[in-house]
Amino acid sequence: MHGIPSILPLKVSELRFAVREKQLVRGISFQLFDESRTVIIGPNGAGKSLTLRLCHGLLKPTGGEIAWTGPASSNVAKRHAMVFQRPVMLRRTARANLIHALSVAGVERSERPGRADAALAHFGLDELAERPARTLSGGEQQRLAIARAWALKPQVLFLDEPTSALDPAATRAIEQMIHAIHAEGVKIVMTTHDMGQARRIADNVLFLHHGQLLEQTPADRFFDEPQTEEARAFIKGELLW
Ligand SMILES: Nc1ncnc2c1ncn2[C@@H]1O[C@H](COP(=O)(O)OP(=O)(O)OP(=O)(O)O)[C@@H](O)[C@H]1O
Repeated sequence: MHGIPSILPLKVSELRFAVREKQLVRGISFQLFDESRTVIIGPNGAGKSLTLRLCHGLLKPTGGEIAWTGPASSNVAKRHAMVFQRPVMLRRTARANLIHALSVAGVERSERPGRADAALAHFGLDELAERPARTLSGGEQQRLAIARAWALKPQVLFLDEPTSALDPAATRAIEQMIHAIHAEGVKIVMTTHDMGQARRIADNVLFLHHGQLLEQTPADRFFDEPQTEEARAFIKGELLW
């Protein structure tokens, strides 16, 4: 989003999320400044998805603060989009799913078809346009979900384990899309528990364990010189939850 006023930095302070007294996110603080790719990693149940959902505004924190503090921070809701582990598609064509998302986002009716077609073309999905979205393969649906998010022109794209249900070929296609979107200047914030994927994508890493942020560091440093026992064990594949 070169040249467009930014909603970043995102400042997360002492973020907490509890359900029935159970502390699931325990006072996490971090800041996202720029368009580098931030990967949130950690074992199952670490709080990765919850952290992403809190930042995207799908959940309300039970404590702490999430503040978008950039010059364009007055209308942030339309500037960040999210892709989920399992895409939700309506019972209509791929193209109609894109048009619907644009409608929900408040895009003018006259602009929707052109923006939907541009998104399909941008990612080489034209041939899927008239297929019922729910009959597409898991990999095709996820590519469509990313194209749908891209069509909203976000400055920040949250992706929650976008390839965890996919085979290696589909995973590669999704990673290529993520690289392409990042190359256009979109900030990527993604969760994964796949270390190989984290190494391929991350510029910087947030490492979570049991709802706490144990490390926040450039990716090279995280993989070469992890600072905590937990991160060392996780990198070796020995820390499972
Ligand atoms: N609404 C909820 N009510 C109760 N517990 C919840 C709720 N949502 C999440 N949790 C619990 O909070 C913990 C963190 O969940 P979260 O989905 O953020 O983990 P994660 O790090 O993304 O794990 P995974 O890699 O398995 O997806 C888990 O133990 C989960 O069961």
